[in-house]
Amino acid sequence: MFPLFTAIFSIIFIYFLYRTVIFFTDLYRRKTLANKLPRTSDEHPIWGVAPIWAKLDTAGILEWELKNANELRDQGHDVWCLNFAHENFILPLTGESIKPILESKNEITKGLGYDYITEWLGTGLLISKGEKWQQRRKLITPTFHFRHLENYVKTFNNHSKIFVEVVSELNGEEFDAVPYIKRCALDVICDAAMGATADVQHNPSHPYVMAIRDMLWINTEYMLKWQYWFPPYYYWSGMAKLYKNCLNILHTFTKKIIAERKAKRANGEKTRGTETNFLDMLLEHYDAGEIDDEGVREEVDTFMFEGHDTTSSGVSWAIWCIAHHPKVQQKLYNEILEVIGEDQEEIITTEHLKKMTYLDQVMKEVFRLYCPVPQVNRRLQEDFQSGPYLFPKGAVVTIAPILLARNKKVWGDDVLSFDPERFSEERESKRHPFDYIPFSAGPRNCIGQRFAQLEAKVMVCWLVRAFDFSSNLPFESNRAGTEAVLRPMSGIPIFAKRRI
Ligand code: HEM
Repeated sequence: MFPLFTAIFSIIFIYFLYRTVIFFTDLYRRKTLANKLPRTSDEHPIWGVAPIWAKLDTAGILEWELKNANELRDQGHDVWCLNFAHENFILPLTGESIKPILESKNEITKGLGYDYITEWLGTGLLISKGEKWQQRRKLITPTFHFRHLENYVKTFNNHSKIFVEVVSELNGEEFDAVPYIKRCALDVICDAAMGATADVQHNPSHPYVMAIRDMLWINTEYMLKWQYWFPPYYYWSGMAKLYKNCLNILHTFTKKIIAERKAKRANGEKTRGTETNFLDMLLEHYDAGEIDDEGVREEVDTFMFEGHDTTSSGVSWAIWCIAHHPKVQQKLYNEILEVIGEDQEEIITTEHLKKMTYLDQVMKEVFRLYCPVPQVNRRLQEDFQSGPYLFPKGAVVTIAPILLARNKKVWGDDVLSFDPERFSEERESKRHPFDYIPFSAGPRNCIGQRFAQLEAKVMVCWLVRAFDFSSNLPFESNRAGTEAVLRPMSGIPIFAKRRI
């Protein structure tokens, strides 16, 4: 008995020793190679930037990053490596230096920050890797085909109309537009992704909305506050319980809708034409045996998550910019009158939007200055040669659209001012295409890009057509926090005065 126990113990011990040696050898190699890349001088030798970040809020971290990125570029660097405890983050700082990683077909594995949402979203399109990702991307891409987008535009109109009605009831009083915009975007994505309406604009305390709100809050708290990474604190604080509760509500809701939809389809009731939604298209693949039950559930949850918080951030910042730039607001309103006409209830179509070149410039400039997804990342599976630099295997490459969009060398000294003229045809053609990547680029770019652009434009059109926006808070005083999406730290406090 005793020798057997000793043998088992020895094997376990040798295995852990072996893993530890591998871990530290890899860490040493990665750190040595990473330290050859340009760095800033204020890092702690062991903890890197962790002590600096610990003192900042999410807006402070972004401001710190932007300042350092501009300084490094002034010193002639186009890549920056920063250490955070045992992790190495590599940030390409220019369109040219970010191109290789974005175009890579092999380095598409997501890095930090996704583990926590995996239990909710499963390994759907956002998180999956390798063959699974390729298969899903191929399967889902056609669901964003132009002819389906036409149908989605009707959905955008329906919910934007309700949005206008809800905001009209505030009678021009000051309000924070963020929760209103979120609720509208949530109704849109519920409808588009599942063909179900939660009608949260009229029902703000719907359990699904509350659960999504709490889930996003928990996610940000977990990422920013290290104490939650220690299981005893996580459980003791009540966070684990709240998380499980949210997860249960979210999964129960989507599973119920999927089951109802399947039952209807089994009875021969299939939606076609104008009513097509994402779930129905997925269920066609389910019927063909190309995706299973769990696959359908994880993709619906992925689209619910990716499809509303991002657009809400974009539209929120759009209203912020418009409220502070009366000339832009007037020019936009004139374009709406010219292209769509004076009828406040006229449905906005893709044909209208194609003609609205100024709206296009305005939204592009909003997504530049306030990239709704400020940064995403990849964990390198192999050493990666990027121009003259060697990025070591195991490092995290941070793709930060916001750092590129606020590069003074590209956008000028007035990089922080809001100027839609930057996107006039003539000025746009002079820039590197990767200097402006709010939807990322390359094989793992945003699959919902056109959906999001159309949705944001339809919402903004309905709003500007109905209201004259203004704000008492100065434009620059609203700091942007870099969380899963770019958050206005002061909300969007505005007045919406009915035009008619
Ligand atoms: C203004 C709104 C949006 C912005 C700025 C945005 C931005 C992005 C970015 C930067 C990525 C790349 C993530 C990465 O590389 O890790 C991404 C991925 C993704 N986005 Fe969006 N997004 C928006 C709206 C949407 C919408 C409305 C949907 C769905 C209807 C959507 C679905 C997705 C999905 C599923 C992915 C993962 C794609 C993949 O990995 O293959 N996004 N988005």
